[in-house]
Amino acid sequence: MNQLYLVTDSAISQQAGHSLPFVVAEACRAGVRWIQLREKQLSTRAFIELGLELKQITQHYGAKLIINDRIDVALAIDADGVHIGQDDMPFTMVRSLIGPDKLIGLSINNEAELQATRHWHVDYLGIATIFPTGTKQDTASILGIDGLQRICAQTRLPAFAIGGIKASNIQAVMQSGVTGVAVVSAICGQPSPYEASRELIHLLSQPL
Ligand SMILES: Cc1ncc(COP(=O)(O)OP(=O)(O)O)c(N)n1
Ligand SMILES: Cc1ncsc1CCOP(=O)(O)O
Ligand SMILES: [Mg+2]
Repeated sequence: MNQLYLVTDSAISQQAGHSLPFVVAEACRAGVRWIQLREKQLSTRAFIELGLELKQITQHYGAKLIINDRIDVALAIDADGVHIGQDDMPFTMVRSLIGPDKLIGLSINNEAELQATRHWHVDYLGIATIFPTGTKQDTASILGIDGLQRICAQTRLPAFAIGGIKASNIQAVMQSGVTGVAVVSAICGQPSPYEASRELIHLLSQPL
């Protein structure tokens, strides 16, 4: 399975003329198998409704649906898992609420945060922020390829790099030893989310 991970953004999708379900369906049709529903402004009711709509799409394609931040929403729609960061609910609380079988992705921004994960049952890491990005305002400092390499060398957990990743830099990112890459604007913000996803998957399939 290719290791391209789509993190969604309704506003960026709309600016490019797409609804979010369209973006997710096109990405899945192109072969993306990790989808994260990330919404910062939606009401709980709208979040659940959108989550259920996306779940139908992801199930159709055999893709995973991960919910950003909201453990309650993930439980309510029986998603495949949740993604949390350093300012979200503490990891051990999330694990006890969501149970041993659901996936938990954890963002780390530096080596100290990686060390803290040692005794936890983390399913994958999101390593942020690799390059400057306009998509998220409250990012931690930029790791660059060097910082990413240092973190990858210290963990055997599956890890997705995120932040400013696009076709022109995806291969340099993969050479850092990361398992996969997560993108927002490189799919949501493109004229054709299908073609953009195909191109990224093609680049991921090339020898390093
Ligand atoms: C795959 C992936 N990696 C990192 C993040 C960032 O999570 P977090 O630090 O909690 O920030 P927000 O996304 O909640 O703004 C992510 N969402 N996905
Ligand atoms: C959610 C998130 N976490 C760290 S950077 C980021 C946004 C990445 O967006 P883009 O792929 O458009 O740079
Ligand atoms: Mg978060």
